[in-house]
Amino acid sequence: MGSLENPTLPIIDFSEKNLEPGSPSWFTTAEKVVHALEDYGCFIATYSKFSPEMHRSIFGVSEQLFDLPTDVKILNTSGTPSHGYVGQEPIIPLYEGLGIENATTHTGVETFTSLLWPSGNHHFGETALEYSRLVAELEQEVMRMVSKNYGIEDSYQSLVGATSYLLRFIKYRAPGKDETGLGIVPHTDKSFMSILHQRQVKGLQIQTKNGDWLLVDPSPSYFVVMAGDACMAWTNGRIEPSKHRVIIDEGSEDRYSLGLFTFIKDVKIQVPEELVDDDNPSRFKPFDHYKYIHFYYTEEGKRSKCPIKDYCGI
Ligand SMILES: O=C(O)CCC(=O)C(=O)O
Ligand SMILES: [Fe+2]
Repeated sequence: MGSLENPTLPIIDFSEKNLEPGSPSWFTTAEKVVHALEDYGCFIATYSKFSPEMHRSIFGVSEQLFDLPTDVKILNTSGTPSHGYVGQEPIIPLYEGLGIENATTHTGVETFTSLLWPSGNHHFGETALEYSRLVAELEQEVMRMVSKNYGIEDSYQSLVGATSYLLRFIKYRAPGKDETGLGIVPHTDKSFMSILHQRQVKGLQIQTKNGDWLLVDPSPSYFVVMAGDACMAWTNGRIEPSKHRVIIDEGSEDRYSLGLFTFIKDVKIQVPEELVDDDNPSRFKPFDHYKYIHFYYTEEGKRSKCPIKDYCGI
């Protein structure tokens, strides 16, 4: 248990030729996606629509964002726990993050940008919106593949319009001499789906079902597509989210990463009837995703070994 190995997460090619709807390679890709999610709870997507220029510009604006004074960054608040500014937390002192809610909409990005840069920052807004929309396309393709493969397209249709996107900018400062390199404690995401992207400094580790931790090499074309707790409930437990953590090596540079997280707003998530039969009874009650997030941040939720089961498990 616990040994580090070379990364062996499945790598799945999301180039144009595999994304032609209904083509044989689309179906093959869909099968790989479902296998990877069932076996690992996540996989690496290589996404050809994402250019090296986009990689440079999004991390360029990320640096600009973190360089703002702390009293400006803390203006980024949210009614949902951990969706706004998080920093200087005693258990994860290296970690700092800010979140743009409704990041695929002009309004969402504009609200965030004008709060942090009252005199405007057009380049930031444009870059954040372009990034969010491009990565959201990847997420939607993945979900179409999962729902087609499971025969639960109708259920997915009822969720897709209710999906909201949170873009989180994350920075881990390099650990000092007497500090541990723990960037973020082991956890599963509370999201429906998460897509992570990292700059050159490694640190993201994913736990496999047999307890090994795999290091995900950073690459400008790599996106880690990861199921969250809500996806586990929706798929009646077929897809389990993977536990992951961030550990920064001593002597590293500061590490920058990005997460695009989906959450389902205003409609309840429920197990599709196609995934329920006598051998597979429904394991989760219909639940409100945002109420689940609030539950997770209660004392009971924080103590729980599997909060989604404690919240809405049958
Ligand atoms: O920084 C990373 O690569 C991972 C971040 C993460 O796991 C999270 O924000 O939930
Ligand atoms: Fe995470």
